[in-house]
Amino acid sequence: MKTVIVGSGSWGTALAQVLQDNHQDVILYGIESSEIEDINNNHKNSKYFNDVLLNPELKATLDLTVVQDADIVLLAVPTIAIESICQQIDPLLSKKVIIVNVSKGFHPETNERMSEVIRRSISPDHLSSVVSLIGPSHAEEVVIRLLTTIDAVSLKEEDSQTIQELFSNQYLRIYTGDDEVGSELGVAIKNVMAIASGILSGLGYQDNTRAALITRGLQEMIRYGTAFGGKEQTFMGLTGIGDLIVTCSSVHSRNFQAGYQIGKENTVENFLKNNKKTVEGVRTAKIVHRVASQHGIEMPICEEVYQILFEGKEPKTCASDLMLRELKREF
Ligand SMILES: NC(=O)C1=CN([C@@H]2O[C@H](COP(=O)(O)OP(=O)(O)OC[C@H]3O[C@@H](n4cnc5c(N)ncnc54)[C@H](OP(=O)(O)O)[C@@H]3O)[C@@H](O)[C@H]2O)C=CC1
Ligand SMILES: O=C(CO)COP(=O)(O)O
Repeated sequence: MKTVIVGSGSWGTALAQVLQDNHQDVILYGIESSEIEDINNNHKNSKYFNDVLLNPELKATLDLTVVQDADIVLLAVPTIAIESICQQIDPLLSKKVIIVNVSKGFHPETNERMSEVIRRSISPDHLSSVVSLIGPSHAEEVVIRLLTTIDAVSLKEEDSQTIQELFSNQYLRIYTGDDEVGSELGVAIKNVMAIASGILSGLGYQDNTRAALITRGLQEMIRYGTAFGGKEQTFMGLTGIGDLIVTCSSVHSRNFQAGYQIGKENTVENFLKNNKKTVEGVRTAKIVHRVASQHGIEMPICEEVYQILFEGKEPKTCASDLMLRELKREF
C-alpha cells in the first residue's frame, strides 16, 4: 500500500516518520523547497523540530503527482487549506483511495466538519472513505517516539482498521471508532478550551482553575457535540477528554501558547498582529459562536474566548464574568 502525506509541517512530518518506521511505502509532499531539501538531504525538518534527526529513509517531494498511484492520501494541512488541496488532488487520483484527515476544526465559511468537506470535494469514484486520525498527540512528542494513543474514526470500519494497522507500532497505538460527528467536534472545540487555558495561565491562575476549565469545558463540548448527533461516550475518550487534557496542559500546544500570550498581555492585539503559527482555535471560536447562537447552545467559556479574540473584551474581565454567572447545580 502506498501512502502520500500531504503537508510537510509538524504533524505531517511526524506521521510520515511513523510509517517509515513501520517500513511502509510512504512519501511526504510539501510546498516549501527548503523543508523538502532539509528532509531529503539532512534528515531534519529544522523549521519545526530543532535538533531531531528523522528516520533517514524518509523521502519528501515537491511534486503532487505522487498521489497518482496512491492507495492512501493523508492530509496534514491546516483546516483552511483542506478544500483547495482536495480540489488539486482529485483530478490526479486514478482509483478509490482512503483519505485520512488529521486536521482539527471547521471549514471557515460553511462550518462543515473536515470529513464533510473532504466528501464534498473528492469525487465518489476516487473515495473509498474518509478516516479521521485524531486524538491527544503533539507532533513534538511523536517525532521523538514518545508513547501516544489516538483514534482512527470512520463510517467504514474496514478502512479505519486499515489505518489502525498501518500506523500502530511500539510507540503509537491506534484505536478505531465510528462516531465521526462526536470525535471531530471534540477535537475541534478543545482548541478553543486550550486558548482559554493559556489565557488563564497568562493571567496567573493555576491548577484549581485549569481543573475547573477542563471539567466545565468538557460539559460544553458534550452539549455542542450531542446537539449535532455525537455520542456522549465519545467525549470521555481520546478525541474528547484525552485531547482536551493534552492541549489545555501542554507547552507544546500552539493554542495554549496563543492564549498564554493574550492572558499575559491582557489583550489580543499583539497576538493577532504577529502570529504566523497554525492556531486552529481562533477560527473555531468564531464558528462555535456563530453556530451555538443559531442553535441556542449554551457555551459560556467558548463565548468569552470569542469575545476576547473578536470583540476586544479584556481577558481579566472575561474570567471574572464567568465566575459571577448565575449560580446553579453542576448537573
Ligand atoms: N502539530 C500537531 O501536533 C498536531 C496538529 N494537528 C492538526 O493538523 C493540522 C495541520 O497542522 P500542523 O501540521 O501542526 O501545522 P503546521 O503549521 O506545522 O504545518 C502545516 C503545513 O501545511 C502546509 N500547507 C499549508 N497550506 C498548504 C497547501 N495548500 N498545500 C500544501 N501544503 C500546505 C504548510 O506549508 P507552509 O508552512 O509553507 O505554509 C505547512 O508545511 C491542523 O489542523 C492541526 O490542528 C493535529 C494533531 C497534532
Ligand atoms: O491537536 C494537538 C494535540 O493533540 C495540537 O495542538 P496545537 O494545535 O494547539 O499545537
